[in-house]
Amino acid sequence: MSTKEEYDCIVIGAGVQGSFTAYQLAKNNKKTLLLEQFVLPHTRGSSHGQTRIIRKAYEQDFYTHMMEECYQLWAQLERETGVKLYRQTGLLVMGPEKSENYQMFKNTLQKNKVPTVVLSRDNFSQHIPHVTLAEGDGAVVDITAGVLYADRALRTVQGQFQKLGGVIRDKEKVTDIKPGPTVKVSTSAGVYGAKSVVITAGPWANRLLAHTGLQLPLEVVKINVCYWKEKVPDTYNVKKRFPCFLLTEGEEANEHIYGLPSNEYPGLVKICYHMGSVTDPDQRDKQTDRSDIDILQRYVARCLPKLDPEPAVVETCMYTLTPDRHFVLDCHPAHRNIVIGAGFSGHGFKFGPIIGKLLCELSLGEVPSYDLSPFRIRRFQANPKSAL
Ligand SMILES: Cc1cc2nc3c(=O)[nH]c(=O)nc-3n(C[C@H](O)[C@H](O)[C@H](O)COP(=O)(O)OP(=O)(O)OC[C@H]3O[C@@H](n4cnc5c(N)ncnc54)[C@H](O)[C@@H]3O)c2cc1C
Ligand SMILES: O=C(O)[C@@H]1CCCCN1
Repeated sequence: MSTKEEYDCIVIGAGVQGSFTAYQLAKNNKKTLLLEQFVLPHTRGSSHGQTRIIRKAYEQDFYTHMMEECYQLWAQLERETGVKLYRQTGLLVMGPEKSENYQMFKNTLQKNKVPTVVLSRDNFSQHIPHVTLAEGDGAVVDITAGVLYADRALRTVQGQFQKLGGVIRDKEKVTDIKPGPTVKVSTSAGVYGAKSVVITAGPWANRLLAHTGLQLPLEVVKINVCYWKEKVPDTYNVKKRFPCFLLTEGEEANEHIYGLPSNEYPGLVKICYHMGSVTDPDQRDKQTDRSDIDILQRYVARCLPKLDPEPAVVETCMYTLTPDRHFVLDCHPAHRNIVIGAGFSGHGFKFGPIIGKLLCELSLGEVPSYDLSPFRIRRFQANPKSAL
C-alpha cells in the first residue's frame, strides 16, 4: 500500500495522554495526526468516566513538583476554552499515623508547602462527618486537591487540537509500525509516514511496541469502579464540601481504597479499590473477579455508615501497571524518533497536560522540562520482569 499522507508527528491512542500530546504538538505548529482504534468517545480504555482525582499529595516529591505546573496548565485550558474542568474539594489522606507511607504523604505535602490541614482525632468528625477514622490512623487534607471532569476534559482537549489544525481519525486501528527516519504507520485504512511517532496506547502499549522489537514490563488489570448509594441523599455530597479521600493502607489489605464525593451521579459516591485482576484489554469483560468488591463492602460498612454497603453501579476501567508504579516517558531505546508514554499505573489522568508537554518535547528532540530519570525505560533493565 502506498503512503497516504506525511505528518510531522503521528500520535497513536486518543486517551488522555495521546490527546494532550497531540494538542501540544499542534500548539508547536507541527502537522499532527491522532489515531484511535475505537469510535470516539469510548469507554474501553483507561480515560473514560466522569471524574478523576487531582492532587499534589504524593509520596514522592517529583510528582508534587510536576503537579505545580500541571495545575496551571489545567487552568490555562479552562481559560482557553471557557469549559470548567476542575472542582476543588480537598483530598483527605488517612493512614496509620506511624506508617512509612502515611508519613511520606504528610512530609511531601509539608516540605513542598502545599496548603494542608492536619485533623486530630478530636476534631475529625466535626470536619468530616459520617466517616469513621480507624484506630491509630492520622488524617491530613491536601486543600488544593479536587476532581477533574474526565470525559469533558478529553472532549475539550481533542476539540482544541482540531481547532489548531490537528487531524483525528477514530475507528482506525494501527496494525503495524515500521521504524526509520520516516516512520511508517499502517492502519486499517492505509499507511502514513511521520518524522516521529508517539505511542500512547494505554493497555495496548505492548501490542504496539511488539512491532518495534520492544516489550515493557507492563501489567494490565481490570478495575471495578463502584458507586455506593447514600442512605440520605447528599450526605457525602461535593456541595456539602465532602472531600475526595484516599487510604494509604488499611485494615482490609495493604492497598489503597479511595473515594470521590457524590456529584456526577446524584446520590452516589464513587469508592474503589486501587488494585484489580490481570486482564487482556480486548477481553476485559471476561475477567469477573469481584474480591475487591468484598473488601470495599466491608470497608463501607465499617467506615461510611451512611452508605448502603452494596454497590449500586459497577463500571469498568483498566490500569496499566509498571513494577514500581511510576510512568514510562521515554524515547524508544533503538529508534529515538519513536516516543513512548505508558504505564500510567492508575494515577496518570491529573498529569495529562504535563505529560503531553513532555512527550511533545521528547518527540521534537528537545531537552525535557523535568528530570525524567524516574520514568526512563532503562530502570527496568535490572528488573527480572523486564523483557528488554
Ligand atoms: C478506575 C480508575 C480510576 C482512576 N483514577 C484516577 C484518578 O483519580 N486520578 C488520576 O490522575 N488518574 C486516575 N486514573 C488513571 C488514569 O485514568 C490513567 O492513567 C489514564 O487515563 C491513562 O491514559 P492513557 O492515555 O495512557 O490510556 P487510555 O485512556 O487507555 O488511551 C489509550 C488509547 O489508545 C488506543 N489504542 C490502543 N491501541 C491502539 C491501536 N493499535 N490503534 C489505535 N489506537 C489504539 C485505545 O483505544 C485508547 O483509546 C484512574 C484509572 C482508572 C481505570
Ligand atoms: O490518581 C489518583 O489520585 C487516584 C488515587 C487512588 C487510586 C486511583 N488514582
